Amino acid sequence: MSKPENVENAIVDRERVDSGIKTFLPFLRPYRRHIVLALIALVVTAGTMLSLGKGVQMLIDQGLASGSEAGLTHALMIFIALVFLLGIGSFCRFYLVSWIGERVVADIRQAVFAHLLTLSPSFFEDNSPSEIQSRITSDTTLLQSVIGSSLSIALRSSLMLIGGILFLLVMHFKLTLILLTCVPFVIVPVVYFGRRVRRLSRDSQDEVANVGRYLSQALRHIKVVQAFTHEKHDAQRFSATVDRAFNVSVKRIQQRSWLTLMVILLSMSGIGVMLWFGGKDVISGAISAGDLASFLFYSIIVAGAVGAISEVMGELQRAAGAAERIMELLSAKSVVVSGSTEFPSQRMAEIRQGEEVIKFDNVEFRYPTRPDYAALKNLSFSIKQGEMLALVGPSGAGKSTLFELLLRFYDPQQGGVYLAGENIKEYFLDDLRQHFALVPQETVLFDQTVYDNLGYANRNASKESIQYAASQANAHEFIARLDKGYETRLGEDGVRLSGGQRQRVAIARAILKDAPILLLDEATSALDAESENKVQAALEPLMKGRTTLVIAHRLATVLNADRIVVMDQGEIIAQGTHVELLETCALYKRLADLQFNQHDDAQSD
Ligand SMILES: Nc1ncnc2c1ncn2[C@@H]1O[C@H](COP(=O)(O)OP(=O)(O)OP(=O)(O)O)[C@@H](O)[C@H]1O
Repeated sequence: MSKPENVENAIVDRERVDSGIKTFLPFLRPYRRHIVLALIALVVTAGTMLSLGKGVQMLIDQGLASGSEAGLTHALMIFIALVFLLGIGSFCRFYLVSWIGERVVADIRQAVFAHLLTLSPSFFEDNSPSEIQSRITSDTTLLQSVIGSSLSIALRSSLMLIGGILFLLVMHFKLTLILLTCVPFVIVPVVYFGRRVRRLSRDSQDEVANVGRYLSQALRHIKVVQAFTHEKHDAQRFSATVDRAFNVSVKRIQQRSWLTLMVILLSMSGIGVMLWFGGKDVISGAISAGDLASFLFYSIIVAGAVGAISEVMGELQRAAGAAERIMELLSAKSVVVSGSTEFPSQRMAEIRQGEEVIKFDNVEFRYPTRPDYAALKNLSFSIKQGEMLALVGPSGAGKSTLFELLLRFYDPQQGGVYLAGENIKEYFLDDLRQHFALVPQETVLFDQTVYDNLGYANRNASKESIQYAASQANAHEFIARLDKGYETRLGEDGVRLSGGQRQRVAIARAILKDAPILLLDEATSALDAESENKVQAALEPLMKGRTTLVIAHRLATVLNADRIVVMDQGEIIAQGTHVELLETCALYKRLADLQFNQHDDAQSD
């Protein structure tokens, strides 16, 4: 079994995020062979392109100027051969570089998602899921275009630049110097504007993520939007968000446009000056017309290379911004650290009925997003093997929080939670969680088939055992009535099922998980009286012999419990049986009275 890697404090540590594309080197390493081949193709194409200048010179001096037709044919043959080589080299370069771009981005997406799944829930309270989604999709797409094209353009242009300058130097030293004095004038604005583009790119990607976040929230909760007739208001707020993104993009575009303008003006002016000097040399007979033509050819190549580099520099800077945002995700640390001890399943099985199995020892807990409010305090109690313990208390008392600590979604700041005699922090996280079957307050369903949704609890479950679990949870009948039965897709968030039906699916999942400890969070609250009775009947054999914690508001559950723990404002204020608590706990009596009355009212309806 693969164990989650050990992770430590701090959620996102921006300081440690190493900016730039170099952080992605580990993702490139597996494709060294492809990279070497792409580089060879790159060198071949750049070399061929550079040789074309010589071809032009031959064409003019040996073919045209000498008036020899054989010379012309010969020069043209060489030219065509070079063009062929250029074509094939470009084909290989494009294919290989694009392949590497696609592959690396696919790997990055997989790595980021796999890493995110190991982070504790508090990370997602601080970082909105839709913003993360935008990083995984749009930022990686940007990276892909950069790795897949801009980077290759930058490399090719650099080669052309160096090669072109070398050719020029050999051909005509004086003219080359004139050309090269222009280079710093081009480089300075490239660096200056490039930096600004990079900062603005990051802002612009952040704004795009905001647009995505707003959109997904409104569409996910479309019924609430429409029920509160909020459409116009939401549309206006969305427009404001989109406009902010637009404004940031415009600033970025302005910087890039300036960059392009400067580069074209400066490099072309350089060529103009050089042509003037070169033209004078041809007139005086110091160099041939072919020399000047090929010199011009190389100058254009050099200028084109500088232009291309400055163009893609902006892209590379944008990608560095995107890379930073993705790196932040990859380097995010979970606040919950997995232990390194195998869960003692044997010891767990040997714990006899009535012996202590779970213990909360002087626990105090504050949610990371609400550090001044203790959701649980001075909390000490234990649960015995096979016991059915009901947790009762007003809304916000901290009942669900107890479950969250047991599953180690969070760790208490003080005290400890013990399972089978050991602090649960010591166990491997996935080992620990495998020992609990949770029926949460809100059933989460995925846009998959009923089979997939039920099988989520146990990937090895056969179709027969899934159907059996569904019938035990009183869910088989309504599933069979769906248009494709168990093969029906449930829609995003299971929108095709009623609240009660979803809860029964959740119970069937818990049945399938077959874990030794059951955590039921108001498991039957959305059921009508008849379904509830059936589900209760199904739960009973499941709970038999199993340690069960039930967060209960329903009378039936509380009456069946071996013990009831009453909580209020994060503390245990009383425990005992129903009859005992009626005598000793005023809060419990009040809650029970309310339930009795409701129950009576319901019966008399
Ligand atoms: N993720 C969270 N971040 C910050 N505070 C939270 C979070 N979840 C719960 N709380 C707060 O912790 C307290 C206990 O919440 P909890 O959900 O455990 O109560 P509960 O007893 O289960 O209530 P209910 O019966 O309404 O489900 C509440 O005051 C709640 O506002």
